[in-house]
Amino acid sequence: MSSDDSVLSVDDVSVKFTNSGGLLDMFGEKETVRAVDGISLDIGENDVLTLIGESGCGKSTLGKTLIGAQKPTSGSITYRGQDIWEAKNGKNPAISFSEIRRSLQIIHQDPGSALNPNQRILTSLMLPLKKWNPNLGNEERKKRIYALLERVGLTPAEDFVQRFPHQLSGGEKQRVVLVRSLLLNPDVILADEAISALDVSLRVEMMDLMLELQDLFDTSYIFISHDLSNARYIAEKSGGRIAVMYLGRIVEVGPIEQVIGDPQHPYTQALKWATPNLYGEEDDDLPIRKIDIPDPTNRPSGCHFHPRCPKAREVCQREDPGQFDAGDGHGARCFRVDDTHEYWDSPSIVDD
Ligand SMILES: Nc1ncnc2c1ncn2[C@@H]1O[C@H](COP(=O)(O)OP(=O)(O)OP(=O)(O)O)[C@@H](O)[C@H]1O
Repeated sequence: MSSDDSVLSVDDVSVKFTNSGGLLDMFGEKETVRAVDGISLDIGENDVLTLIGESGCGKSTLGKTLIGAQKPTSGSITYRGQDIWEAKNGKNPAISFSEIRRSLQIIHQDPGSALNPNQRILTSLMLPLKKWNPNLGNEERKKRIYALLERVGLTPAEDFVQRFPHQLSGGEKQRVVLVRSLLLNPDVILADEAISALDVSLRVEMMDLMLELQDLFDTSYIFISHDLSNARYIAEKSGGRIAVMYLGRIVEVGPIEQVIGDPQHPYTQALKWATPNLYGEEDDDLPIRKIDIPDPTNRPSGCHFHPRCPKAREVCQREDPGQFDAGDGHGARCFRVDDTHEYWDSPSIVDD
């Protein structure tokens, strides 16, 4: 997909955070975390991308960067070909930043924090519609709100709109937040662990609902999840892509059949192994050398996964593998994808 027909496009984007180094502060030392490291990707119309990876690998930072809520340290991010940060700085007359923010919505893990506890649901839903659709009459606004509430199963809507957030369950609040996003007719919704806090029994229902509404509203989704089973469900049902992140980078990306069915990166293989209902083979050996995640302020040389990788060879310590094309939109940052790479002649570094 070229960036011309993309809704969102990031090109070689990095986000660095510089933290106080605690005791090291006395010596003027700061610690830098590269939360997102040189990522390029596109989100198309009606597209679904699921980001997966361990805690701290940079999923949320990448998601926020994609929707213009986090400024990248370097690289560019465009919405329909327009640079988001130029628009924010008022340097792009072609589009306003507020229009971009309306088009790119976010749903968090904790729906309670997104709703004003002192406002009835009706007020919470009317306010954004008033702001973004000032020409719509009050009755028409209410009609749209009621219809959408009923569509997500909050019936009778007349009852729900009169309630305050504390009078709703977690699942009901999450539906209200989804309705509020959809009322703005967004191009992309970032669902950041949006179903993680729900009871397991409600998760599939919520994922189904979001995907059904996607067709109705022609919206794209970026789903963030640390749970590979949920990520697989979304990617399989939507036919979308799955991207596996490790220490700020996308180490494997592609359609679900390839990434989960035939993972090329040893890290994806380890994630799959650690998700019992995805793992059907009889092999009890943990496909990873060390459990601990490396310090993100001091990432390993070469391939960042090499200290944990059971297949690491010397070349992996010194060279950073770029993305290798595994065919059919599937790519992985691992030398092993290339049958002719010097990796195959390089000595193993895995201890017996
Ligand atoms: N505002 C910030 N200031 C400093 N460091 C940050 C900030 N936000 C994130 N980080 C660091 O950047 C890295 C990536 O964090 P991020 O929240 O994007 O990861 P994540 O994969 O979404 O994790 P989780 O699943 O736990 O939410 C982490 O090392 C985190 O500590």
